Amino acid sequence: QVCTQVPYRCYSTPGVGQVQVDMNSETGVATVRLNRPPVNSLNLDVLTELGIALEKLDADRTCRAMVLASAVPGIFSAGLDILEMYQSTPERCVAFWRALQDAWLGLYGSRLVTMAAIEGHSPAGGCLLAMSCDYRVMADGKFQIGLNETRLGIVAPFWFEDVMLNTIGHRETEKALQLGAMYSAQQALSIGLVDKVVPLAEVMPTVQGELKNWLQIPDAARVITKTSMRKQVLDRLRSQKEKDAQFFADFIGRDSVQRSLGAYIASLQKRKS
Ligand SMILES: CCCCC/C=C\C/C=C\C/C=C/C(=O)SCCNC(=O)CCNC(=O)[C@H](O)C(C)(C)COP(=O)(O)OP(=O)(O)OC[C@H]1O[C@@H](n2cnc3c(N)ncnc32)[C@H](O)[C@@H]1OP(=O)(O)O
Repeated sequence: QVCTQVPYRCYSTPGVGQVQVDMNSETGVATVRLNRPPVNSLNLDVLTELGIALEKLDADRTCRAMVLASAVPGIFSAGLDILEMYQSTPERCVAFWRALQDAWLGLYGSRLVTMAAIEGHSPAGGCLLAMSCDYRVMADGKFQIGLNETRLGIVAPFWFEDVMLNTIGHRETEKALQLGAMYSAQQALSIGLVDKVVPLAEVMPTVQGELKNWLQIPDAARVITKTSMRKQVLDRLRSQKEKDAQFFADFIGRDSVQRSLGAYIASLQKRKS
């Protein structure tokens, strides 16, 4: 049970919030859990909640680190909620995209040490969230991670691409994005998409252990270094947020894209029958 004892502080109501934040003020480490069953798909509400949670943690001077995880077994996040992109309105698409931009700017630009505890599948937007952290630990086994957008007939936006480039380099990104490749944890480890692979039960303890190393570094020096490494990519989106949101709404509204998304949704449903 979370949030029942001192020194834990909750920023969300347990069992209600779709983004649960437990702040341990003794260690300075917050755990942020996505909680939108069945697959933590990222809709407008979740992204807005996530953006707000990240902003609050960044402003909390007692907080030094954040672990991004899931409250839903078997899933880190299934990525963007496809239903936000299918048969939606241009206005809703723009609002949805702005919420994604803000959540991502908050995560990639966070002053905190950020670690992803990947205890389940992590396609597309889920992979973006994981890649945007400073360090990734993934559970071994059947779970997969990657930017699979082309398989849906859509295209990973330039800032998804930038983050992947910064994580695994040009050649691997080129293959990964064109193929919409999904990787097992071991494959992801071999190309540097994740930093460590351990059995499921050891993901959280491994993250906690790794955090100790990162928290030994003085915050100011680490933050200046992180900012210097990430500024260019952050500024590229910051300088064209509205254009990017409009471009997304136009692109997603195309008939051909809507047909592809419709077919993909049908294929997801067919898998189950
Ligand atoms: C140059 C121009 C560039 C401009 C930019 C324009 C466009 C790009 C835009 C956006 C980038 C997109 C990013 C994304 O994140 S797209 C989302 C991609 N995600 C996926 O493909 C994941 C699909 N899901 C799965 O593969 C599986 O569900 C799973 C995650 C492996 C889990 O499998 P499991 O067997 O555990 O669950 P189910 O498959 O039974 O799913 C349960 C339930 O959830 C529904 N669902 C799954 N994923 C999503 C999702 N992402 N969004 C909405 N709904 C989802 C699934 O259909 C089931 O629903 P049901 O009603 O049948 O119970």
